Amino acid sequence: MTDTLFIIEDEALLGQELLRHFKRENWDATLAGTLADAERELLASTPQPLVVLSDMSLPDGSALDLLERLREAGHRSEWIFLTGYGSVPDSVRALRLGAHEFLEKPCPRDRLDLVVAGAARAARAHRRLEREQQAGSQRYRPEAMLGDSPANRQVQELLRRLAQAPFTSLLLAGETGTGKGLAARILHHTGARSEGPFVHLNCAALPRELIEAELFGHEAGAFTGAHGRHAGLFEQADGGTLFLDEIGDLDTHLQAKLLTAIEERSIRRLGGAREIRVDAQIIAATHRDLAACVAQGSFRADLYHRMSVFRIQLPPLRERPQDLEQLVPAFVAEFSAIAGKELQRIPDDMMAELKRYNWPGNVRELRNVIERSVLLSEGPQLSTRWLQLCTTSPCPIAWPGGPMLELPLDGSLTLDDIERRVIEHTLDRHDGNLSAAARTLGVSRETLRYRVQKYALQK
Ligand SMILES: Nc1ncnc2c1ncn2[C@@H]1O[C@H](COP(=O)(O)OP(=O)(O)OP(=O)(O)O)[C@@H](O)[C@H]1O
Repeated sequence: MTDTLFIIEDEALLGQELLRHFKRENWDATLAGTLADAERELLASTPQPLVVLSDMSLPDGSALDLLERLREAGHRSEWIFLTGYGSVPDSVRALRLGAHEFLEKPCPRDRLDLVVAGAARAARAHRRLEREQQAGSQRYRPEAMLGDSPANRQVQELLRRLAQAPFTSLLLAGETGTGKGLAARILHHTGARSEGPFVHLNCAALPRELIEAELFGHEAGAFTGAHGRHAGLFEQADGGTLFLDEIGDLDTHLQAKLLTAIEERSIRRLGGAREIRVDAQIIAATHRDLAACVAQGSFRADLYHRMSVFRIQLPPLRERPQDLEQLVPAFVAEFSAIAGKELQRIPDDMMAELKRYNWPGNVRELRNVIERSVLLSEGPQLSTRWLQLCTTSPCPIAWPGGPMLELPLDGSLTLDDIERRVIEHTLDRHDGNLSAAARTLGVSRETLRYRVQKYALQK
């Protein structure tokens, strides 16, 4: 699609010259000679032009007044002002109204082309962000948390209420796959900060030093490898939400820094001397029992109390089998559409089997099971054959070319416990050789070393 440019210029010769030039450059360009014409045409144009290039003073008034009225009417085009006698107060007002640039006449053509191209890029980026935000707010409503059980309806109600509360920090607790990530997005997209960014960090995925630099940013030369300055995730989330997943895995030194950042609403980059104010709401999630972590000394009590002022506990799926009646058809419809199939009938015996199962991986596991069943089923009805639910306990995990590792999947082990045991067995099998164990597990030596430290497996 050709990009649209709207020119407002009362000097007829200059106006025609600009129009011809930008049409030659492949712009879909339009010219108006007065503010009244420009206002009428701009208000009627859909979509709005990407860029407006306007003279400042026209015979029927100041283009700044027009820009102000259009902004109030929701116009988002990028504006560039061209003026013969721009004054400082004008340029200040233009920038305050969100104008892209303020150029003095005569402006060399190549400079003008560069500025117009920059404004078009900025306009496209804004529009993409707006589209994503709109899609997010349609997709992430509290009703997206499917399920008709009293427990799930209570979660939906809490999400609805808390999204309207101006909280600075909130804790989402629940086993893996219960929907903590989904709940965080719902809180963001239905809350007052939905126009701001949603920034996500998984605290279990990175080593401590990297997390610190990621969260707080750094100045050039703050540590070996810190070549330039870097705005951390706190700064990137300014005006929006910072979602800290697996906060229970955050090291205690960083827990203290996080608490200070939440309480003082400011951070200091690594190697920086300046306090930077940040206005972001923090949503943290954990599958751990944080109160027990406080008792064991691995989680700071002060951060725990701060985070738990607002708290949502997501119940495990096995405690709300009624929710399967909404979840299963929704996932069947989703994966059927992706696979181009028309599966509708969910046999009663299949639903009964799904309700009997205890879902250690919760809704994520259900999604995966339904995806497999949809992809492998033939005909209009789903087949129980492909459910392959592991109803024996313990559940055997195939050991490549060797004995089996047996793990109870009855809810007594968390995902971390399972990971710990798998790593422990693999290390034993390789007589403690880290490189060999990393090869067997298909991860880098660094990743395995980090996990070994995390689970204190080093002898
Ligand atoms: N009630 C629900 N309705 C619809 N989809 C759900 C629901 N709960 C979870 N899901 C979906 O299940 C998947 C897993 O959920 P999510 O990632 O939010 O879980 P989680 O609790 O954050 O897991 P983890 O602790 O492992 O990060 C996602 O695709 C999510 O959209």
